[in-house]
Amino acid sequence: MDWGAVIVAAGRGTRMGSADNKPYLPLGDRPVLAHTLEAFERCAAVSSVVLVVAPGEEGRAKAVASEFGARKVRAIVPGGTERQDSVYAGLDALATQGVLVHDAARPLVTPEQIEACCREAERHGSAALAVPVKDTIKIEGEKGFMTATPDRSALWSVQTPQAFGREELMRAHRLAKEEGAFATDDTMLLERLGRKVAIVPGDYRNLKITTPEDLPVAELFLARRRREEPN
Ligand SMILES: Nc1ccn([C@@H]2O[C@H](COP(=O)(O)OP(=O)(O)OP(=O)(O)O)[C@@H](O)[C@H]2O)c(=O)n1
Ligand SMILES: C[C@](O)(CO)[C@H](O)COP(=O)(O)O
Repeated sequence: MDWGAVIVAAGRGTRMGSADNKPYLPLGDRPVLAHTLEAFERCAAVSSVVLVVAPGEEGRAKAVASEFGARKVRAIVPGGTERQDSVYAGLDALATQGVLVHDAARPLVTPEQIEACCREAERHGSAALAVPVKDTIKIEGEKGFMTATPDRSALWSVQTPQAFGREELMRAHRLAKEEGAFATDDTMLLERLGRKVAIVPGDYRNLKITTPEDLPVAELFLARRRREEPN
């Protein structure tokens, strides 16, 4: 199957609270976005990338892609208000049979993890990286009170990339739009269609840079990786 990727970078970074938008914050020697693009560049399974950016940031994103040799970037398109809108805008600009959706804010993803998602989606229809939940999770069944505890052995924290057949994901997005359904990730949209998404065991280091304390942690993981794999 031919694989393309939609990398969404059109968020506002509200929880980060930084002056600059997350994809352009420095991580090691380059912007967050450059690391994310490099992982897809180095993954042989992926032929093309569509980058979805905040309206007005197209030129900036193009400069990062060009400076760091992201040759697979075929289009840079403006995103929407919600992540879901941004993903849909990216899907529309992609022509491959298979599509990977990835957060630009997960710069530590590896080419091997991307490849594993493609292979599992080829076997099962769709697949996503996920890690077992480490904490005991509580349900706030009543305002201010914990009332239930889901069985942790069945809980996974989903990450990106998430891999799908493009037509099926488009259909799930269109249906969600028609029905006014909101999803924080794309597997939720497939679940609405009654589809099962294969779990690809991931790595806690594939963190999403969300709040300020995530950046120094990512710096540490990156520095270790550079020491262990100098090239
Ligand atoms: N309208 C949106 C919202 C999010 N994203 C992207 O989706 C990924 C995951 O979102 P998140 O980490 O929540 O980023 P932000 O929306 O930027 O952060 P916040 O929710 O704190 O504002 C990020 O790469 C972000 O750029 C997007 O492309 N379009
Ligand atoms: C898709 C995602 O990264 C899965 O963990 C996440 O749901 C998106 O992040 P958000 O912070 O909910 O927008």
